[in-house]
Amino acid sequence: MAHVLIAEARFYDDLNDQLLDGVRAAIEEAGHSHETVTVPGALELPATVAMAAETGRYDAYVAVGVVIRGETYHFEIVAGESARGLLALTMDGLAIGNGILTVENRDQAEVRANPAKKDKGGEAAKAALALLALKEKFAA
Ligand SMILES: Nc1c(NC[C@H](O)[C@H](O)[C@H](O)CO)[nH]c(=O)[nH]c1=O
Ligand SMILES: CC(=O)[C@@H](O)COP(=O)(O)O
Repeated sequence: MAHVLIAEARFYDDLNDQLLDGVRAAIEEAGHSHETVTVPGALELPATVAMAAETGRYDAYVAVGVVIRGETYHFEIVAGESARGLLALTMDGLAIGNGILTVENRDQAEVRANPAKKDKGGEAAKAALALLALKEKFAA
């Protein structure tokens, strides 16, 4: 059984709750355990995963958050840099699923957060577990 860290950036409570429902359902359906930590925003997620990886306690990671475009360039920074940071960690060999929604408006976020609709949380969890399975295959 793998132990998965769910790292959530809690910027929109209702949307995160739905994303987390999808993440947890996917992990539990696959027979694994999980725990969740919370940070303020998506820009904190790469560092959160990096710090967690240092502990050696986790087999895989799912990063969850919601970034909705506002009036300024900040969307590009938050959306782009959180993704870049997570991808850099993945390229270092961590099994990470990126469940950070980067969307134009709340309607788009709601459809993607909802486990009964696009279930991007569950999708990210499955991606992390797929990478973990690949790591185990290559290590065998
Ligand atoms: N606007 C959103 C943010 N912004 C906050 C940053 O992620 C970060 O916490 C801050 O810059 C301090 O380092 N975060 C989200 O997750 N979603 C947003 O829509
Ligand atoms: C994604 C963001 O950073 C955004 O929510 C911030 O809004 P604004 O660009 O209007 O300050």
